[in-house]
Amino acid sequence: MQLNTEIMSYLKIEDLEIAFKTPKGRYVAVQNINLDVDKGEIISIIGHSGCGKSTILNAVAGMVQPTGGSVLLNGKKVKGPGPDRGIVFQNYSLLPWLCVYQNIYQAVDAALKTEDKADKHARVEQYLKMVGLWDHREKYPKQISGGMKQRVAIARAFAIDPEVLLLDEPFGALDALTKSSLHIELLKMWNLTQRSKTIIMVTHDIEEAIFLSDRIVVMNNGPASTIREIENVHLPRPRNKKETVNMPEYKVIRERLLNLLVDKVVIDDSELYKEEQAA
Ligand SMILES: Nc1ncnc2c1ncn2[C@@H]1O[C@H](COP(=O)(O)OP(=O)(O)OP(=O)(O)O)[C@@H](O)[C@H]1O
Repeated sequence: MQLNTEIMSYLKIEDLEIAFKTPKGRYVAVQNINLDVDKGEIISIIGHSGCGKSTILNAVAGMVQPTGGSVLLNGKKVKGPGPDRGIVFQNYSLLPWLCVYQNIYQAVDAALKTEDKADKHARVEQYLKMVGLWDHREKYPKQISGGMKQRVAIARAFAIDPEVLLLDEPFGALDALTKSSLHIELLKMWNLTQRSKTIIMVTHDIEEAIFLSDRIVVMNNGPASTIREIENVHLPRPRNKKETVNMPEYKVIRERLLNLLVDKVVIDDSELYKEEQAA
């Protein structure tokens, strides 16, 4: 008897192609995307605007159907959205007519199979306290800041207990300090679940990608974008921002990503000075 020695990936993106019908014809956004993700891994997808980062995330979410290849979760083909995958967008997506508490409770109530209301309330309380918003639970989205809204959105995503969390530029609209504290809160929640939640995050922020991730997927520019490179981040966990950013490996990865992503024109204005001096 021949044994099947191939170990099944937890999340497998295989030969993924996504093309859109446009008035100008078929537009291939991404193609030839292959990625195996382990349970509990944190993966960032990084690349220039329009390279297809959100398209890949949406395919994992089941909101966009592949035109080629497939996405498999636990060996099953992803055919549409499901409670096993939670999504957080940049624009918070809170329901404006519900207070902070209700925004989370409603999602928990809809997602969890149990009828145990006390358990659901306990879950909401636990996550609200974890993101420091328990005292603000009766406020409505318009009464809280952008950072607080995003805290609610992330707490809500964890509270519904999905296996995979898909984050589409979740911190993109926040200032650097708020961003940093949310990074820590995200890692706290991930730790609380014994690092069992798989997180895939789209970001433009190189530092954020290194600090949070186990691996960083760097995309080529579109159309028909492919994966350019995958960087492994072997920085020790738990991570402390001050210590991590001073580690030699952090600096090496940062340099590598900068070389891959940042055009010399964008970071070097020396030519301009030469032109000025010559004039
Ligand atoms: N529904 C759609 N119909 C047609 N084209 C689309 C559609 N969705 C995305 N695209 C195109 O596919 C390409 C990839 O888009 P996507 O939003 O995935 O890029 P991105 O890397 O996430 O960009 P950004 O960093 O700017 O958010 C873009 O050229 C975009 O215009």
